Amino acid sequence: MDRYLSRKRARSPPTPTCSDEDSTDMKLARLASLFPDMALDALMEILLSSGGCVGTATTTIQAQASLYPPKKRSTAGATPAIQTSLNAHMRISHPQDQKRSLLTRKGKTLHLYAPEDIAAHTPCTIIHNFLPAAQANALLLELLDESKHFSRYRFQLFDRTVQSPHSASIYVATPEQHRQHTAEYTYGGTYRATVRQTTPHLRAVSGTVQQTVNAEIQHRIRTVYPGGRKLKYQSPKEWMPNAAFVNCYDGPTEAVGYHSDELTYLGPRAVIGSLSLGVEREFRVRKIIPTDDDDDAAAAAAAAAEDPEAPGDTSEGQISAHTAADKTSTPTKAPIPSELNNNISRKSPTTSSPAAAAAAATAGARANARGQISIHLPHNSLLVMHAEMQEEWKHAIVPAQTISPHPLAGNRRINVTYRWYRDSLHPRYTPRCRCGAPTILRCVQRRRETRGRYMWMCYAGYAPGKKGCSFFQWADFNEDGEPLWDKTAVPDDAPWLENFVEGQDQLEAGVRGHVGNEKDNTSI
Ligand SMILES: O=C(O)CCC(=O)C(=O)O
Ligand SMILES: [Fe+2]
Repeated sequence: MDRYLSRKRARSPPTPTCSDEDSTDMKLARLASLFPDMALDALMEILLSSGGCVGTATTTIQAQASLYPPKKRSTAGATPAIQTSLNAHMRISHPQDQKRSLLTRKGKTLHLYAPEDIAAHTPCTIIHNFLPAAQANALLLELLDESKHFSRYRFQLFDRTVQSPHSASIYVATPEQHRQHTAEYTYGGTYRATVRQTTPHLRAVSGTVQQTVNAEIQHRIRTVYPGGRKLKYQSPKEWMPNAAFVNCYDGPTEAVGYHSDELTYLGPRAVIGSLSLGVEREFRVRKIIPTDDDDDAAAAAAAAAEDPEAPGDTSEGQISAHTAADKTSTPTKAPIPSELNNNISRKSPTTSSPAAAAAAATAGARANARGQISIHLPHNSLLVMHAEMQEEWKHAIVPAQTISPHPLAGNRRINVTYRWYRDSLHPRYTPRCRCGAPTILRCVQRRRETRGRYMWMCYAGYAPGKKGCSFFQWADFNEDGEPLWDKTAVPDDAPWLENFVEGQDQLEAGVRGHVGNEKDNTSI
């Protein structure tokens, strides 16, 4: 219920309407995005007891939450909805000062707007009015048209298939990359349904994004990282985007829950350039609290609550049972993919409503023990998620109570996340598990003994219609985040992924035989 605790959000709760046009899964996904801290099975029960009406279910859950208010709940003194810069109100120490994380408090949302505040208190930097206005509008129109072809990601949760509460597609530079992305690269344990070839404006903008992100990385290293040096495992090479995820959020309830991005092909300490177009939405970040962090009373108290991300029920809990030498040990059960679950709880489906609702209402307490920071992403803003982001923080686009329609996009927001898939993590190299599926790369985020270690694991079990296995293997990298495995064992004749800019150069030079397909980039 965290998003109701800030002053800005306390007055009018969202009131989704009843719609019989949506499937039960869609309604469940909507509820899950509205109440990301609640267990899926509890949401399902409430939905059923509300006659399948999302609006009634929402009201029921809110009523439950008000019966069990967080202690000392108060709107007085909460974060003001609008501020220009924290600098105007307080003295901020150097960005390296760890105390900056204490700016957020349990259950509170701190809204930051000024780029200097965002750089100092989150793992991100933001550039407003990033592109020339006409170019941003042209890209927006192009991608709104493209969004007709987007799909919702489907994944398996216990015995039901769940859809993401927004739609998306991945864009790559050439037909060869398109082939690789549908047949070789996986996402959350399955091959992608929607891969498209980059469009003219998307391609044109990628060079500007590349330049800016590289400059931001260098600035971050100089001004924030200890000793002015890149982080361990961060790549020293130039950041070269060669894939872009384009997300569409159609209306205020479309969202993505708290997650860290899948590292399988990005590798450790990944940097992502994220361009926002259309309707302004809130991007929230919260720091992952390690399980041993009991110096903070709030965190410790909240840790006692049931938590969908608590140790023992996650990869961290399971993996910690294995020693460092235990290279191919077998966890007792596979964890849920953090990027895919959209914060849907993974408790066993035994809880019941309304007790389940109350229990689930406290379930997010631990995750929320330090509160969260909201970064507002207006049209034509570039957010850089820096190298410390995916391993140490989670992020989300939260449902909005109200949105201001955009003159070109109406209620829609388009987001482009430019990503750099590393050559050394091409699927020809990444481990396959016993069931034959490609594994995915994750980082231990909570458990003290193994925090920061990377692991390969089977995720096939989270793909609809597939059965996974319990494959697990520690992943080792050198200082620059290059995987330490025997490349000579792997055939080396498959083509690499071209960077967007290089891909364009090759297409223009007619290097590839199949550029004839290029004209109709909607049909590949
Ligand atoms: O829409 C956004 O700004 C974030 C999207 C996101 O987190 C993702 O694609 O992984
Ligand atoms: Fe993400």
